[in-house]
Amino acid sequence: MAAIHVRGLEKHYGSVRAVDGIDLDIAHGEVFALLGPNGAGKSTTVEILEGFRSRDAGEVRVLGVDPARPTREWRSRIGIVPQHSADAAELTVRELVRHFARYYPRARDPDEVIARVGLSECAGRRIRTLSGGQRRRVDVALGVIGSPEVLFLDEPTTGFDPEARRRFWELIRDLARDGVTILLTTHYLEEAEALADRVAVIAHGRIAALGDPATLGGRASAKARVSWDGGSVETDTPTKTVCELAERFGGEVPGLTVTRPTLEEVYLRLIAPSPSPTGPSEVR
Ligand SMILES: Nc1ncnc2c1ncn2[C@@H]1O[C@H](COP(=O)(O)OP(=O)(O)OP(=O)(O)O)[C@@H](O)[C@H]1O
Repeated sequence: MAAIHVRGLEKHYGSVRAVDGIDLDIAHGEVFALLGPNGAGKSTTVEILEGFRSRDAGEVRVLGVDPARPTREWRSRIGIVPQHSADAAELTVRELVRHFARYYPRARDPDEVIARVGLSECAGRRIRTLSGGQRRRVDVALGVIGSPEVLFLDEPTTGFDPEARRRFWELIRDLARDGVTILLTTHYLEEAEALADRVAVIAHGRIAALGDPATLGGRASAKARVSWDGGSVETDTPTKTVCELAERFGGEVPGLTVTRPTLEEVYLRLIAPSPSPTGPSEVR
């Protein structure tokens, strides 16, 4: 069975259909990213899978267990980095991470985890003295301290500087190599592209597209745009176009670029107001 199995998931708040019929299967060891605009239903979905929110309809299994009936043993196999973290302002980083380690039967070494999130130099500092990005790294440390089999990360790198984000990506890749199943939400499309085996774009509580980030929404087969100083064409044969331009210019083509649609362009098209007539699509 998949590590995460979701069928027909629904969650309503009054007349708001926050989650409106989501199906997902995430394999063991897969890194899966949920993308979507503010209010699309990502956090609601993730919190239901974590066992922190009830659902109105649908079937959910995480490591074979219904999160609506969590057991202590199941909790110890799940790691969570919530969107909003609890405050433990007066503890030091090392005290807090050690404290959390005691809750887990297979906890990792706290100092090793602190090093992995790049906080060794801050280990003796109180949480309240840390910057926003440093606090977020503490949240990530607490999410992985218990050696989870499934790790949920809700916008984990918000507030990270570029170097910290790259370091976080390395940590996620290492965890994935160790076989950890990872479900993350993010607003950074380059993060989804760098990390995820598959992404789902959620809009209005539904999956608008699901697939490999390299091919999502027909990216790989889309026409290339060849641009140069003085012109631009869309073509299926960019190499031929570049050869013709090189001949025309007698060598170097000034200002030459060849591009295909970025994940961001595809994403913006997918979440645009007019609904796609074909509905959800799996693009591999
Ligand atoms: N406790 C609640 N009570 C009422 N409405 C809620 C509640 N939680 C979420 N909602 C609504 O459900 C919808 C989905 O919210 P959710 O937080 O899941 O979106 P999201 O995709 O995670 O957004 P963001 O990117 O801003 O985090 C929104 O319209 C939100 O206002």
